[in-house]
Amino acid sequence: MPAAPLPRNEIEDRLRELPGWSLEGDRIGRTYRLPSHFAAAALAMHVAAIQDELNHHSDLTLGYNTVALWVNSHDAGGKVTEKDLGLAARVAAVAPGHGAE
Ligand SMILES: C[C@H](O)[C@H](O)[C@H]1CNC2=NC(N)=NC(=O)C2=N1
Repeated sequence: MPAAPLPRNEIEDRLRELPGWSLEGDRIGRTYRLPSHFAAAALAMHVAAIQDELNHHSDLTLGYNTVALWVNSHDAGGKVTEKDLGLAARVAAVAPGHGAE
């Protein structure tokens, strides 16, 4: 059962709990800065494992020392749902452990 699109004000309220994450159009995301390329790659792999566990996947870009993630729910017509906020919360919980800022 696809999750329902969330109203904009609810998304903005919830993003207050997720420092650095923002709403751009119909997707939420942020860029993390890591101490090294290897640390960025390690975070990207960790995020990949979480995404497969949740069966919910962001557009993830691995840079020199950055990891950028943008996500919405394809099965909700490309809108932001609880699934996107759930993924963001999981990533936000593990990123500091990789030295992310
Ligand atoms: C078949 C598979 O369950 C679906 O394609 C999943 C996979 N990952 C997904 N990721 C995202 N962001 N949105 C989806 O609707 C989605 N659907």
